[in-house]
Amino acid sequence: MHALASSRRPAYPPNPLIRPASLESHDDPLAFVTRPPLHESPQERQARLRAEHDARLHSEAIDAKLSLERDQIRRRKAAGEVKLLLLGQAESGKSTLQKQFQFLYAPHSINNERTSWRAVIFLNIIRSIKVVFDAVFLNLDLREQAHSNQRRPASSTSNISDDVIRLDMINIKARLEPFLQFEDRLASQLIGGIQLSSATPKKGFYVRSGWQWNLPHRSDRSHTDITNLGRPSTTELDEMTEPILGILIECGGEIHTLRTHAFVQRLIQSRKLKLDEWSDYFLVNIRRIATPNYMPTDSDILRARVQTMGISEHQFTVSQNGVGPGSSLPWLLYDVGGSRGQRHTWAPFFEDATAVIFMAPISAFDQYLDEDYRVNRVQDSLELFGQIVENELLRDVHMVLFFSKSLFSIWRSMLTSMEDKADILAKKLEQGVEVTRYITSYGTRPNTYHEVCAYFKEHFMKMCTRADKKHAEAKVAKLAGKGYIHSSSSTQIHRPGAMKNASSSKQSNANGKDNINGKRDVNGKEKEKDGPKEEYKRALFTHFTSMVDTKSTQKIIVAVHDSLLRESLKHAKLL
Ligand SMILES: Nc1nc2c(ncn2[C@@H]2O[C@H](COP(=O)(O)OP(=O)(O)OP(=O)(O)O)[C@@H](O)[C@H]2O)c(=O)[nH]1
Ligand SMILES: [Mg+2]
Repeated sequence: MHALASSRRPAYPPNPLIRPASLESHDDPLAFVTRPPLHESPQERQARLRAEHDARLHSEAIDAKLSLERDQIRRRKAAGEVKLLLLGQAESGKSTLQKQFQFLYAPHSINNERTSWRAVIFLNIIRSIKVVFDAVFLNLDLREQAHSNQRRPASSTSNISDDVIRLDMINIKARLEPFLQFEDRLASQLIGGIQLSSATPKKGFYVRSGWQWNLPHRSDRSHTDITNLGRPSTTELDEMTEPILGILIECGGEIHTLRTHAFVQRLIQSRKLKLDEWSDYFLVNIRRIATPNYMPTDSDILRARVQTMGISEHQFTVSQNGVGPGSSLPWLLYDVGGSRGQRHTWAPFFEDATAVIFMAPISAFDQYLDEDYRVNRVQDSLELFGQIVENELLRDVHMVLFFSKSLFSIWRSMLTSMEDKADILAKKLEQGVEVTRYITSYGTRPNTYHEVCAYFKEHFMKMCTRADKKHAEAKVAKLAGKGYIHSSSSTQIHRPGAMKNASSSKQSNANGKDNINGKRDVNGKEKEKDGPKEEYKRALFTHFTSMVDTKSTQKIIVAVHDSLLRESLKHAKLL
C-alpha cells in the first residue's frame, strides 16, 4: 500500500492544479504547499529563508499581541472595569449619550473639541437648508403639475402666488449660495478625505472616532482659555471655519427668512416637510449662531449630528459613588454605528461586556429607515432589541433600555411650555400624529403619552422575557445533554413556580426602573439534592429619556451606575 502510494506520487514540482486526492497522498497537505522548490538556487534559498524568518517573526508578534490583549482583559476585569456597549439603530442617540458621559466624567476633553464642533454644525445647517429647498421646489412643481392637469385658465390666482413664492425662493437660494458651496469642503475635512458611497446623501456623513483631530487647529490655541462650559473666553476662531462663519454672518438673516417663510411654515405644519430635530434646532437658533466669535454651547454639541462609522472606544474614570470623590473605576464605553450595514461589526465586542445600553427612539413611530423605506423605525428597533437579548454572548449581560426622545417631565409641566417639558414623542402626539396610522396593531387605544409609552414598553419587555426563557431552556437542555439532570426535568422550567417571577414582571411608571427577570430555578441534579438554589440572572432597567436634556440624562447615568454596581455585588455574592 505504501509502495503503491509512493509510486503514484506526482512529478515534482507538482502542478498545483492537479493535486492528488488526499487519500492517495502520504504527505501533509500543508507540507505539499510549503515544501521548497526542488531546483532552488542559493540566492533563491537565502531569499526564501529570509522571508520565512520574517513571516515567523510576524506570526510571533501577532501571538504576543493577542496574549497581551488577553492579559489586559483579565487585568481590567480583575480591577473591576465596566464595559458598556451603546447599541441601537442609527439616529437613536448613542453618540449623544456618549457626549453626556463626556460632559459628566471628562468635561475638559469636550472643551478641547468645542471649536471642532463648529464644522459639524455648519455642515448640519447647509444640509438642512438644502432639505428645505428640495421640499419647497418639489411641492411647487407638484402643485404646478396638478394645476395644469386641471386646465385652469392661466390667470388663476393660486398659480400666480406660486410663481411669486418660486421667485422668492430662487432669490433666497441665490443669496445663500456662497454659504451652501462649502458643503463638500466641510464634509471632506470631517471625514478626512475618505470616500463613502454608503453615506445617505439626504443628511448623513459618516465619521470615524477622533474626527475632531482631522481639523486644522491653531497651534497656539490654549484650551485653558476656555473657562466655563459653553462660555469661551477666547475670540480665536478655527482656521478652516473662520471664513465660513464670516459668510454665515452675512447670510444668517436670509436663513431666518427662509425658516419663517409662510410657505415653508405651511409645509412644516402639513408635514410635507419633516425636518430632523437637529435641523430644526440649528435653523431656529441661526441668529445666535451667525454671530462673530460663535462657539458651540453644550446644547449645540449635543444636537450636532454626525453618523458614527465603525466602533469607537471611550474611556472614563468613574467614581464608585457615581460622581464626586471616592475610589474610582475604569469605564469603557463602546459607541457603534447603528445603520443596518454596520451592525455586523458589533459582535466581537459582546464578549466581556458588563452591560448593554440599548437606545430605542419610540418617537420614530412615524418614520422609516433611511436604509429601507419600507421598514418602520420602531419595528426595526424592536427586532434589533430581540436579536440583542437573544444573543448567546449577551445571555448574562445586564440590559439598560433607554426609550430615547421620549421624556416628559411631569415636574416641569406646571411651570414651563411644552417646548421645555417634553421631548419629540409627547410633542408629536400633541400635534395629533396618530400612532395607529403607522403601527396598526396599536388599534383604538387612546393616542396619549402614557398609553403609547406603556404599549411600546410592554413589547420591548416581552422580547426580553421571551429571550430569557429561551436561554433558560437552552441551558437546561445543555445540562440534560451532559447528564447533570434527567431529561424529563427539563420541562420543569415551564412549571408555574419556575416561571412565576418572570411572568410577574413588575410594571413601573414611565420614568421608573424595572427588573423584569425574577430569579428562576434551573432544576439541576445538584440543586435537586441541595434544594433549589437562587441563580443569578441579568437585569433589565428601562428609562424614558431625552438625551439632549443634560440634567435628566446625567441623573439617569448615575442611577444606571448605581444599579450596575448593585447588580455586580449581588452577582459576586451568588458566585
Ligand atoms: N430631541 C432629542 N434628540 C435626540 C435625542 N437623542 C439623540 N438626539 C438627536 O438625534 C440625532 C442623532 O443622535 P446620535 O446620537 O448621533 O445617533 P446615533 O445613535 O449615534 O446614530 P449613528 O451614529 O448613526 O448610529 C442627534 O442630532 C441628537 O442630537 C433625544 O433623546 N431627544
Ligand atoms: Mg453615533
